[in-house]
Amino acid sequence: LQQMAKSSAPHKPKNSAINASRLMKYSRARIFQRKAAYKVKKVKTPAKKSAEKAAAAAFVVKKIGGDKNGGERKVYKKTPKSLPTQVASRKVQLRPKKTFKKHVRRIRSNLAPGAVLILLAGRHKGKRVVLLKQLESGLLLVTGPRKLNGCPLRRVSQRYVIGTKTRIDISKVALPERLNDAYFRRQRSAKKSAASAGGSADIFAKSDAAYAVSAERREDQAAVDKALMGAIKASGDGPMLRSYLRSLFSIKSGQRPHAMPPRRRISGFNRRLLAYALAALLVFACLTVLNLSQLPASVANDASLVAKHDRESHSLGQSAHIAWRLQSNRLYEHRGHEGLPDFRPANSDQELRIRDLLDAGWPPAELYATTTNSSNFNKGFALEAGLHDSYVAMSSFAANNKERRLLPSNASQRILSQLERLTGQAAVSLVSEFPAGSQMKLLLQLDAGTGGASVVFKPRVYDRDRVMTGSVVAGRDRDNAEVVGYHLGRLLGFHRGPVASPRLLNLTAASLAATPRLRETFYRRLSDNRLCLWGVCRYCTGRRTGVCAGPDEVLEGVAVLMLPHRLALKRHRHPWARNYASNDAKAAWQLGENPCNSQLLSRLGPGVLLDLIDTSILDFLLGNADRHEFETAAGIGGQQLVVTLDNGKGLGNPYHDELSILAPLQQCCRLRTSTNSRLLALQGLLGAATQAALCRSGASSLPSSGPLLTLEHSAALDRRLDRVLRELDKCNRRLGPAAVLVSDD
Ligand SMILES: Nc1ncnc2c1ncn2[C@@H]1O[C@H](COP(=O)(O)OP(=O)(O)OP(=O)(O)O)[C@@H](O)[C@H]1O
Ligand SMILES: [Mn+2]
Repeated sequence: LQQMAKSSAPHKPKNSAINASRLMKYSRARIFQRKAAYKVKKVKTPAKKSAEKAAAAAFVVKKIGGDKNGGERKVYKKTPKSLPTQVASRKVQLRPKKTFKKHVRRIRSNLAPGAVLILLAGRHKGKRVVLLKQLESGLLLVTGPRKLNGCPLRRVSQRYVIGTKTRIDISKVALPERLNDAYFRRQRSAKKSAASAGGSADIFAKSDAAYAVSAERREDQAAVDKALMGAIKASGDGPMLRSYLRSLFSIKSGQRPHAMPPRRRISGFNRRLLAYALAALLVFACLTVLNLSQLPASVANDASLVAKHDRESHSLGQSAHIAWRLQSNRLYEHRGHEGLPDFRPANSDQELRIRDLLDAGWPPAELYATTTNSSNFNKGFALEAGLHDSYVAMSSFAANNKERRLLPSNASQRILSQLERLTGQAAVSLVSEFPAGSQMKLLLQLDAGTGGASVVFKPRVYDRDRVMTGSVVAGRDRDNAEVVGYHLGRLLGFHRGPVASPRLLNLTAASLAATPRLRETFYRRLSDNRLCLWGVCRYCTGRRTGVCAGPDEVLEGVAVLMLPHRLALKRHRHPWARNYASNDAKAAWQLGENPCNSQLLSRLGPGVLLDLIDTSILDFLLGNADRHEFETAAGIGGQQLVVTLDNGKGLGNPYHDELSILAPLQQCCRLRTSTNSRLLALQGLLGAATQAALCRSGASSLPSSGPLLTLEHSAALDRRLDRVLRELDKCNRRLGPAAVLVSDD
């Protein structure tokens, strides 16, 4: 029994792996010892090969004639000179061979029979031809028709054509059966075929027969041309189509092939083109009347016909392509407007008050007009010619005016909206580093059509709900603070900041349009292969400081319109600047000094001090404690007005109100009456009114990263406005309102 139990005990392996690795506890040599394998006798297996067989393989026996020759002889086989070193592997065919014959022939969807194509290669390039059908080989069968532009029945690869939208109904055009690939195969010359056939061709013979069109081709061409001309006539647009097919396709400088389909709007270019066309037709008509018509047909037809027929949807040329890719309105379409729902005021009373506040001249019905609908959105996008020029003129006019604004108070909402759209959406032609300041910015040169406008682009670095803690100037710039600052400034009636709009930047296209120095800072993030850049600036120190585009290669941020050079900005140290040397160190104004009557301020005049107090209110509302310097624009008679550039450090912490920002108001106790009345009017609805203003400009619903002004920041605006009014009350009680409030003129 014991014996049985022993034999049924499970076999325990002698070797095992070290903690689940593939490394074994004992080596092979050690196991050889432990198994006592050396005791096992090796058994030699006998060779199975039969001697007979081996011998047979070694020689052959041949019969030998003659009596004394032994009758037969063993002829040993020669051993080969070299032996194979490897067993020849059999080739495995994994999938059936795909011969050209078996290739799938695909055709671009817009290349239907009857379509008018533009040939891009070959002897007939530039001509417009009619597509008849696709042949077995995949090549397209086209013809001019020959009668119109000299292009005969021909085969062409679809790679070398642009399809237009123009179609001719060719269902009644019967094509001869024999029009197949063999028909068009190149004919070998008689000389060559004779030589290759091994015949006794005379190699010195001169008879290199010139190519002659065969009779059958003539016949077919005539038949197809006749039928096709009939189809053109039957289309009801005969004369136009005929001269269209006769004319050559061409692109003039400044004309973008991709912009040819006028999508939903007539671009400035197409409008100009139509004007030229009308002028050309007029001249043509006059000449005809005067019987002086020597003009070639193409002059008159080209412009008008291009406008009517060429709806080419293919882009050519890289620079044009870049401009197209950068056109943000397309990016918005691409993103599908997944932004915010529109702002709705809490009650009708609030709504009425907001409406009163927003600038006059704005149709109330449009106040909350939906901006999420793309067709609405594109409506009126066409930039007014000279918009930017008038902006430059208006701003310098306004600065010279006693109004002390960057745009006159009567500037229409329409112009402002267009400027906002231009800033946020006009196509970009060049992307370069921005020389001033310390944070990463890009200078985007806008399309020439905008009259030389350029914008400063600040990328989005943080999520919208990020709360900045620590120092009051902690963190990098917030792009949304620029947009909110611009609208808030307008609501408060200042309008001394440049127009700012949210903007989407396609980084792939931007890298192509970037200056070499900037381009060097583009890279792909290793973790997710996103396209990023770190830019050129004081704080730009490599990938650590880079910003990355989203999965669609689009970088979000804000565009701030560059102020015109004509404003001749001057930079001054801010009298209420903080001490940046250390967190605790206090500046002189925090230690009892009062800068209200400082030398700088008395030199710049009383207007500048009042501007700075206005600005401090704006900054307190936004929570921007970083106004270390300020800029002034030259106004009338050497007067300066303060410009509010750089609100980037606003919207940091919605739960903290940094009262020290209000120091100019607290210490000087002065305020413009206009600002005072605006503040009173906005009490209790500043957050809502700012949301409405953002909404009205379409700014709040565009980027997909969430609202530009979060609910927390919106609430902070109202809370802080109350605080400003309380501080003002203190001044009034101390000095009396007559001493505090300063009339505007
Ligand atoms: N829209 C604009 N129009 C004209 N000049 C501008 C504009 N934006 C910026 N600048 C110029 O560039 C300078 C730097 O811009 P900005 O203050 O926004 O950069 P920053 O990196 O925040 O600088 P800092 O670190 O000093 O705060 C401005 O002081 C101004 O002179
Ligand atoms: Mn800054």
